[in-house]
Amino acid sequence: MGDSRRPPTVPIPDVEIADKSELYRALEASLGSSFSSNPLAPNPNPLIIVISGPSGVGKDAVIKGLREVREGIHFVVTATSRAKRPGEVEGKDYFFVSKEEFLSMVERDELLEYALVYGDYKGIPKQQIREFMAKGHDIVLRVDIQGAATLRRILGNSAVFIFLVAESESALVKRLIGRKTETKETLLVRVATAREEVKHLRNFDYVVVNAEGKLESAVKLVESIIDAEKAKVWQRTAVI
Ligand SMILES: Nc1ncnc2c1ncn2[C@@H]1O[C@H](COP(=O)(O)OP(=O)(O)OP(=O)(O)O)[C@@H](O)[C@H]1O
Repeated sequence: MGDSRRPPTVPIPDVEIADKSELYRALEASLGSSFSSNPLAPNPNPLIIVISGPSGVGKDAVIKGLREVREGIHFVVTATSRAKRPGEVEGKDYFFVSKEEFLSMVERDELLEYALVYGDYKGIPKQQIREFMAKGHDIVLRVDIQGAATLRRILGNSAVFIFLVAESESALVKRLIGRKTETKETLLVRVATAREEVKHLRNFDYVVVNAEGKLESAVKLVESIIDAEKAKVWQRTAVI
């Protein structure tokens, strides 16, 4: 008794003598259907990548580097009630708003997450994320450790969490001093906080060392993480 599911036997020409297209067609005929040119890998989902780490570790520097080497990523512009630092640009570095404006955004539920950081509010506008994910862009969020913990509670495993660290505590302190944006009081708070923050590493998916003079390697590693996430069979699916 023959197997009824099997296609009718079609002679397949000898590989040594048949031309390629003849062989290809014979294989199709033998299998009973033509070969599809559709991609075998499904389109990867847009990713939400959360980049966090202690103050002064180089979050902005890594993000700037990533922006230069990779397309298709939307870097979310955070809203903040803090004063603009010299050189910062409205709508590029942050959306600078008053405390009152910020609180009304909170009331209208327009922020995915927000926090009071060193006396200033910082928050992530939801609309920006929705808009760019709908266009198929990946999303990068830059948050402090407290923000990352809140986002983990909100997004769970639907986002990728990357923790940036310096190669040592001493290197971090030197970098922060070198940036010359801090007063002695804020410097002390930031350094003391950083010491505590390293303990939160376990809440993250990946750790990336941003070593002195090795910014490029840190950016490369973040890119590799994104590439690996894109190749995952079981993709993360974030809904905002
Ligand atoms: N790999 C590196 N090697 C040397 N200097 C670096 C490196 N990465 C960042 N820096 C410098 O360290 C300082 C702090 O970096 P950056 O402002 O990016 O930190 P941050 O994590 O965004 O800080 P904050 O959370 O306080 O805004 C900057 O002056 C930056 O140019």
